[in-house]
Amino acid sequence: MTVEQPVPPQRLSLHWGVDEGEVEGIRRYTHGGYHPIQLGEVLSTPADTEPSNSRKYRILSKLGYGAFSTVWLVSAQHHPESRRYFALKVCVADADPQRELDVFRRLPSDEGRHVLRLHDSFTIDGPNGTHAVHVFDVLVSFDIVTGLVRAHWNRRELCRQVAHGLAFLHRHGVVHGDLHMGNIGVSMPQLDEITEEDLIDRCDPPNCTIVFPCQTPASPKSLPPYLVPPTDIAFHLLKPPAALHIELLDLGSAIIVGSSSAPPACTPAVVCAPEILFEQVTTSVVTQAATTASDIWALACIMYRIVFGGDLYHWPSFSVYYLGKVAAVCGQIPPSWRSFWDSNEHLCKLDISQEAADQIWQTNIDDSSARKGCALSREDFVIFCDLLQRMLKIDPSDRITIEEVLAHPWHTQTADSPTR
Ligand SMILES: Nc1ncnc2c1ncn2[C@@H]1O[C@H](COP(=O)(O)OP(=O)(O)OP(=O)(O)O)[C@@H](O)[C@H]1O
Repeated sequence: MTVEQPVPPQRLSLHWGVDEGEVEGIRRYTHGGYHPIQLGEVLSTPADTEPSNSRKYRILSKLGYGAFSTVWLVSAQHHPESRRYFALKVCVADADPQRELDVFRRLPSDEGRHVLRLHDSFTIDGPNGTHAVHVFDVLVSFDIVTGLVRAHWNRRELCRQVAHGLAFLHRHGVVHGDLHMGNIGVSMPQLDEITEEDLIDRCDPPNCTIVFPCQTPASPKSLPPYLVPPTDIAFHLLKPPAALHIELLDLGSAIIVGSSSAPPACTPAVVCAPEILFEQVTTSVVTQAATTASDIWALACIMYRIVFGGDLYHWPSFSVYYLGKVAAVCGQIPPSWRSFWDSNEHLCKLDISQEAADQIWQTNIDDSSARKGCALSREDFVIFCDLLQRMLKIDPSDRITIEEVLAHPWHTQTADSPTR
């Protein structure tokens, strides 16, 4: 008789597969990785917490996952009368729990701030190690909300809130480092008006995938019994608030300015500043850290999307073609790029000049102001594009600061009326 050897997680496969991207990979449920979690389970502060200070959170559904965590909708069992719901982020065991906490500790708890608040933090032990757990307000992805609340859409005001969020971070010496549309959320105070039973009733049962490994796992306890897809709780915004409150989330890649241990920048291509893009394209790695200037670049790309409704750069990827498009919009090539540029057969043929860049911006202004039913005037678009051009400088030292962004006429003028 042959005995089957247990298979390590990196080689496990499941009998019933799932759509790539919808749920986290089963292979990350290993030592140092994700913590296996079940719906209905209660996560508590460590046993040695003073009883009067112990906190318990019941897992209700999944909100999302990232490279470093799974994030769950929970109800706080320690003060059930106020029916407080939170987003509970359970980090991979290998994550450095201190970095994100250090960032949050620098931030004062100003009312009305446009950056997610950390309410609680503790650790839990599990089969895959010790995991940092962070407890935040529940936000809905801005991208999802835009479809539901377009009637309440005030582009200038939304840009202002995102910029205020970034200003709050920069003022307290923090670089966001991973600013993109997916890390912008809308707060949902109305969630707390719903009872737990009602909330569960309103959610469709999640389409979970049973974890039935094709091979015998080396460490069965490391695996969850099933994988849960994220629940879309945006439908609770059926009656959207008159004014949206935007908050920046995911400070997992944030850096304290001047820190000697800043990790390499990890922003997605669509919002990646040219200095980082150039390093990635020419060397296939990024060694430099994100900066306040690279945050400004990302903010400009986000504001472009909010105002124009599409991305500044289409089909972005870390390639010479994208590098060419970035330089074309800026109208410049930094001297340090010159030898690479001239030796590349695609790049050396491009028309990179201020005149060509001005033409791109002019076309944007003409096309947008010609659109029917737009609450913004041609003059508004001219002012907005002037701001973007000051933020989208190819040389990071030429980009304006966040305080200058907020002082620009685009932000100091009164808000536009909502569009339909
Ligand atoms: N406060 C929140 N409210 C609702 N959903 C959230 C919240 N925080 C995170 N999420 C969801 O969980 C996902 C992962 O969260 P986050 O980006 O913080 O994790 P991460 O592991 O640091 O990921 P990344 O790979 O982006 O660095 C988010 O994309 C979002 O869908």
